[in-house]
Amino acid sequence: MASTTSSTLMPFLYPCLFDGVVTSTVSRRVSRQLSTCLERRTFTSTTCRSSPSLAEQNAQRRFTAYEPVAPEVPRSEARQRRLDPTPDDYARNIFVDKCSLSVHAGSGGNGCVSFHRDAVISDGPPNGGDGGSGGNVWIQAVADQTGLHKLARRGIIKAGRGISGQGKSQGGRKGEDICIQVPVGTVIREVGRSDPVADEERRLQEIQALDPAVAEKAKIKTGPRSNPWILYPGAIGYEEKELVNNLPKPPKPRRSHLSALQKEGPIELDLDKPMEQPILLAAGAMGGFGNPHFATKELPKPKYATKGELGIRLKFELELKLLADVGLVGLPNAGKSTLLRAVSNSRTRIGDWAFTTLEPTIGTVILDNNQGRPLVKSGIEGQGPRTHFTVADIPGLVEDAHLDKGLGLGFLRHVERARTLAFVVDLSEGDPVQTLQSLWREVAEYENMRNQEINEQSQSKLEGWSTFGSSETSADEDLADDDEPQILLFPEPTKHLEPIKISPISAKPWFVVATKADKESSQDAFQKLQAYVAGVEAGAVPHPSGQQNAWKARIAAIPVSAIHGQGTDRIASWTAGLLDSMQGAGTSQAVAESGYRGSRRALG
Ligand SMILES: Nc1nc2c(ncn2[C@@H]2O[C@H](COP(=O)(O)OP(=O)(O)OP(=O)(O)O)[C@@H](O)[C@H]2O)c(=O)[nH]1
Ligand SMILES: [Mg+2]
Repeated sequence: MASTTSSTLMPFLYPCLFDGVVTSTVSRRVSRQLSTCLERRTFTSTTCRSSPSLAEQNAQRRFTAYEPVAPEVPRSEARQRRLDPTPDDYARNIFVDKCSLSVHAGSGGNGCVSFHRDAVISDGPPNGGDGGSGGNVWIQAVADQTGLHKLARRGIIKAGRGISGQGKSQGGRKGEDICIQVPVGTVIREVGRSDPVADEERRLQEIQALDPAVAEKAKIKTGPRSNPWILYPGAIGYEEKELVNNLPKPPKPRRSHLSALQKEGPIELDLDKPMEQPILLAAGAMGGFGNPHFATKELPKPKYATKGELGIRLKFELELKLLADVGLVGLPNAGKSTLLRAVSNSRTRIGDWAFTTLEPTIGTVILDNNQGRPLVKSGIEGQGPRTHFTVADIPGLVEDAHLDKGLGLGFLRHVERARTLAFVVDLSEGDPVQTLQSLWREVAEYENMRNQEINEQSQSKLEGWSTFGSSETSADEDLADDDEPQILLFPEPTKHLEPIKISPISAKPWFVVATKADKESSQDAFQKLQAYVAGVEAGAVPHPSGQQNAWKARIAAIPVSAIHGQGTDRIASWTAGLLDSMQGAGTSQAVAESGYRGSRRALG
């Protein structure tokens, strides 16, 4: 009876649990459990009593208004829904392949001014600890990153500052190191730097070269180390003035031992392989000296210590030279995004209209993880098995894209940055051979344009070359003649970067994915396409790019019905074989065992 009472009162005691507009999933689950439980109880109570109470009627009404539990979807049906989703069922993709990043190495902690004191000695010797050195910044290319969006969002990366020294000769802790992880294929180029230690060294050299009167003026100029001293806080008034007037010559600026590992500027790194060990980008600055460093016979209890050095600051441009292992190239609406969903876990947008995809999306194809993924044995001997590769779904290409039509040059820039290319051709739309040829034409035109651009740039560089005695040199001389020399301590960095060097598109390995093979009359279209591709491979017909040295070692046309997830495993095995053969021809397991040759045999 107690249970019946509680069940009938529950909706009144906890209305929020029974509200039809409960938003939180937890409360929804709880209310669902309660409602099923109550439903059962209501049922038993109605069998006992002919007319339900008002509270039960209310509760009943609420239960009927409550949304029913969705039936469990069978797996194959769920997969079908994944490959043919509603247009609003997609994950937002933030893709950044270019960004600038400021890197600040940690500054050193300050030295400490302190003296030994205990019950017996009231005014003991100096015992101030040294400051800890600043944190270092490292960089490492890792395989499981696909974009630069995280770094682009941060903008500045700062390593930890060294902790200041303390009394009882306690040195400060070192600042925290930072390791920046970037995707494999990232090119890092320095565009500016501000190195306070180098600047100070330069300033001291310049001052030494000046005559004493000017040198005295120059010393007064403000700079990062214009006042390197930490004074004893107890010294005030006259004592402080006395202290300031009798300060010794400041110690020379110092660098940490690790800075020997730092690359000389301007730093330029092409991280095209996953790295086991990170590279040092910016070494942390040294901590300041505690007051025992300045103790002399004449002055056994110095009341000053030095500040830590300031950390180096570098400005970089990061660019992804390699977007993915495979780039999907095709006309708008060809089915590239559906194909990416079929081979990877990507949730890229799919829609039956052109330009559904506006930004590249990177999907990762996991090989052999026993969860319904393609079972492909891949890898180079001695390098461990390949566990995955990445595929870039690139926006659709239209005619005259090389003249910046459609999504134009932006799109082609992404094509250029894929390791291999998969030309996605819709078998149900027009002549597939012509489609393939027009896709190649655009790509080749873009390549020609780029080559021309690079030639023009190198030409202008040659023309801009100035010999000795040019106007630039004379400007420097003018500066040197000036009475009051300008000592710039933080010059504003400016540098114009050239486009990064990328291998020509036509030299990339490629294959054709013939999609929508489930549609009517697609078989004839596929046979035509296959005959053409075989002709290109054999050299019987010219390469569609029109380039002499274009890649045609092994070209496949793979029929696929991405919407039904059919034929996609062959894409995984073929791609793995291609990638293995690029890395070490002949030794690849995949070449020997699965897809690559296998697919060719099956098709050829
Ligand atoms: N019948 C059939 N339809 C497909 C297949 N693959 C894709 N489609 C359909 O083709 C339409 C376009 O597919 P998307 O994957 O969005 O094409 P896309 O190439 O990414 O298009 P853009 O992003 O605009 O360049 C969608 O309606 C898909 O359902 C297939 O294998 N068979
Ligand atoms: Mg798309």
